[in-house]
Amino acid sequence: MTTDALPPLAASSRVVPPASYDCILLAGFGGPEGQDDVIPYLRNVTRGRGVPDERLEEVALHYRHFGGISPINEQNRELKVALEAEIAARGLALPVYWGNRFWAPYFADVLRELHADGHCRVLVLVTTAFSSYSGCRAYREDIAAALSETGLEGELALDKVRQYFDHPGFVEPNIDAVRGGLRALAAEGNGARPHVIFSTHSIPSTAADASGPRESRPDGTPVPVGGGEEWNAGGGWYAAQQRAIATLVMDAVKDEFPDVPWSLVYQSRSGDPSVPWLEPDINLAIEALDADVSGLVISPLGFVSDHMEVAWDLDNEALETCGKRGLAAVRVPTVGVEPRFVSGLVDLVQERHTADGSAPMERRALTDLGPWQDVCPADCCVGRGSKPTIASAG
Ligand SMILES: CC1=C(CCC(=O)O)c2cc3nc(cc4[nH]c(cc5[nH]c(cc1n2)c(C)c5CCC(=O)O)c(CCC(=O)O)c4C)C(CCC(=O)O)=C3C
Ligand SMILES: [Fe+2]
Repeated sequence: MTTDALPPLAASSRVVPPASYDCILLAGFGGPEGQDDVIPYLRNVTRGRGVPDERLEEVALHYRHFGGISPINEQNRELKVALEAEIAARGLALPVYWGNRFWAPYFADVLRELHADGHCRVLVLVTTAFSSYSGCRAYREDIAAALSETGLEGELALDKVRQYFDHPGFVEPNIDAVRGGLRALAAEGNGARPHVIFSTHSIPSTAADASGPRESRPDGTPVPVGGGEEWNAGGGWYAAQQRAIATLVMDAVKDEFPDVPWSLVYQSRSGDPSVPWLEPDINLAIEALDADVSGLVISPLGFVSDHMEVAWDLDNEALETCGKRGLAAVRVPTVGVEPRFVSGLVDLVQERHTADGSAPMERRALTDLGPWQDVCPADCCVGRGSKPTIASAG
């Protein structure tokens, strides 16, 4: 990692001036809604990615256990309704459409629908707080592909709300969730020596290293190479952002729970086992905890709803790992439709949208990594070969 090769971009090149939008596209991951959907869904998710068949069979069982239904679509429908209510309460005229990467309603169908309804300036809101290929660029590529598939390139203009990992609307509910988990351990008599685990999706180490802009922070100041511990501890911006939020959360609960040790761990790894992915795996991390840990709080920090990766990989697998060693554990909720999260998302919309030329809302950020960029550099999060995207600079 070197910053010498590329000049820093000016701050303004990553911040899009406020504009008037005419609708919101809530962009989700998508999930199956019945047993017959499971395999076609998994083929969609893993297309061209070399995820072994055995892994697909294994993941299919997670869905089969719940009738082939992932909770994620229902959660996104609820989020859409909550956003509509908050938008209406603020007197904004912005209908919310919902589309997914990997299951119906697909982006292409939703773009056709919102265009048929007479909309042309779309602000995209992605259901991921952090930066990575899977959490940012993949959405931007898939929406660009849908735009080209529908032939609506000249008809629709699409911008995207920045990643919001350090927005108070995401951070505050996570603080209260961890505080609640620590209180629950104490109430059960397991609070003598608690530990907090923040869990996020493992991604290939190369993808983590490539996450976010290569050459500078979003505000144009250089990446802290050789001095910035949040970058140098590994995992690129992806892990740096999550460590920063975990640190904030633990600082915030210090008044009531001082000196509680914590770790950032990774879950749900897939792909070729010989390729390095971010570690430690949550289950190995639980096994490696000191014997005198009295109770564990598990925060699914990397996710915004209690979807299958939470319901299975945490509530089933990780809690079972805890059970095997007799460790009391509390898995705390994701932000979901928590009112501060919903309101924060609409604040993020209002950083960008001003219907009547009034001043946009302040760009709030609780860490010095943010506020994150509105547009990404062209090579941001590029893995194997770059596809066209929406919301990139230049
Ligand atoms: C960073 C990240 C997020 C967080 C950001 C975000 O939320 O977008 C995320 C979310 C999710 N991942 C999900 C499901 C899956 N992810 C898979 C596979 C993969 N995820 C990856 C990364 C991420 N994934 C990666 C690098 C792969 C390897 C293959 C590839 O590069 O494509 C597979 C394939 C099978 C397997 O697990 O091996 C499935 C089924 C669901 C839906 C859950 C439900 O149905 O409720 C959600 C929200
Ligand atoms: Fe990105």
